Amino acid sequence: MSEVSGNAHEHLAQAAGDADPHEVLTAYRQSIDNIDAALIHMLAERFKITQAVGHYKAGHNLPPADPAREEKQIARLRSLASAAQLDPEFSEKFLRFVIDEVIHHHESIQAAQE
Ligand SMILES: O=C(O)C(=O)C[C@]1(C(=O)O)C=C[C@@H](O)C=C1
Repeated sequence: MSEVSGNAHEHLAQAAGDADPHEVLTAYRQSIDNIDAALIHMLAERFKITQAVGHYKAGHNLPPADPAREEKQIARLRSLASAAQLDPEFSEKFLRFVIDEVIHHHESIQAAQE
């Protein structure tokens, strides 16, 4: 399919009988694709920052994990999730998953320095 789109093309496609039979679903999916792209970009930025944190911690002999900080982050995100009608349990699991990956990265940075 060419990148040519817009009204003229759409009208011709419909007239030819090859219109998308599920254009509502297609529109939902376009939005999902945009949101997934935003999530990836946000995660990429988060991991760039945590990489800098990992180097800082390694350079200052700080432990990779900070459980007190994590407790505050989880409480805050659970509260934000509830207010946004998102499952707080899911939000905590998601943050835990991300933070655990960050801790592994921090450990690798420290190990490489030893
Ligand atoms: O804030 C820190 O100290 C970090 O290393 C970042 C981070 C995070 O990903 O948010 C990761 C590990 C720590 O246990 C707490 C938080």
